[in-house]
Amino acid sequence: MGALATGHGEVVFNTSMTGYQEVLTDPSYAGQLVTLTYPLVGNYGINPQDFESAKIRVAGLIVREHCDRPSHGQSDRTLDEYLKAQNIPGICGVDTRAITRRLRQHGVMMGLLTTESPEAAVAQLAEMPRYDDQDLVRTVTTEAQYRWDGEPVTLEALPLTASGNISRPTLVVGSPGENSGETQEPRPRILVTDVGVKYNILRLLQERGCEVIAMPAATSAEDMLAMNPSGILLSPGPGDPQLLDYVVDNVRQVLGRVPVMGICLGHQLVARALGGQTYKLPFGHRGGNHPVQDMSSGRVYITAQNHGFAVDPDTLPAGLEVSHINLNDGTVEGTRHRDMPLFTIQYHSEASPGPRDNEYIFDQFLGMVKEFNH
Ligand SMILES: NC(=O)CC[C@H](N)C(=O)O
Repeated sequence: MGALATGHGEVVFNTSMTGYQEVLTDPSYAGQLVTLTYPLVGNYGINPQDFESAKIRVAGLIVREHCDRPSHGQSDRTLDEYLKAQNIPGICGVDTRAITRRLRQHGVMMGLLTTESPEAAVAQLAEMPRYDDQDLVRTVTTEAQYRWDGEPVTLEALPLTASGNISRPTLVVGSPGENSGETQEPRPRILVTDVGVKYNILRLLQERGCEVIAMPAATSAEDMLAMNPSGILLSPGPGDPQLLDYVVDNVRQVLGRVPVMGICLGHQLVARALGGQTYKLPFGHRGGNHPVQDMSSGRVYITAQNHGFAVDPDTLPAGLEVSHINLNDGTVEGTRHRDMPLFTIQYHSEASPGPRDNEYIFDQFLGMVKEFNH
């Protein structure tokens, strides 16, 4: 299955039962070889709707059984064809549950998918860069800012206001037969700092009436503020947040000045920006059924997750409080700031793949945006 290429990366496992297309294209999996524990993969093929970014991001895919005759009305190619077309290696016919048990016992480790001998592979692996030493955000972030209109649309220069800030579009609505329209409030402009964004975050914001603009990871705080944003969403993304000071420094400067929500890597970047620390989990959380408790209501949500690092609650600065915890291992799953318009979640409210129960988090963010801008 997949291309006869060499795949090198950190071997991780995901326990979702569906959603391999979203997993393959999720930029947070850059630099990783992903093992799926569900035993049959590829049975509904690949379709044009479910991409989470422009291309496959995993370094390789490991499955128990690949289905090469998919059955789904929207499928236009097989998983094998999709991997081959993008020169991404895969392997099938291996015991993925045994691999998973090994990773759970020893922690995630580097691996190589190769056609070479095991001895040659081990030698090659020793020479290759380690996952934790690479800035993978640089490999997935957008080169130029773009507006999301159901797909990425290159952003021409936006009009400036007298203050030198970029003006927001105003929606003018008229009734049929009338010449004059009634001017409504401007749409909220949400900047999404793309450290590895998934399209579903952009889709869900657009569906909620926002003007959505994705920005390169290294965009300065000054340039972000000059865009006159109603709110800033810090996206998920790959790799160790300790390597991202060039993003963290800019995040620090926008906090408190604009409403901010952080998802996953975005959550970790906020903690670091305020002086908190992150650490590596032994084998991470990757799947669609992680129970998370909202500390304020006591309610438990089933969440989609994909992360290998976590925020250390003992290092959180005054003002930033733990709002959610993971009921499997007690790790931090969300924070909220006491004084600033700021909250973060470690799990994926955008799902894709996974349960959609947590989309309400986007409504909470937009509620905070509305309140702040009034
Ligand atoms: N999906 C993400 O944003 C992952 C965040 C970070 N790279 C981690 O593994 O913890």
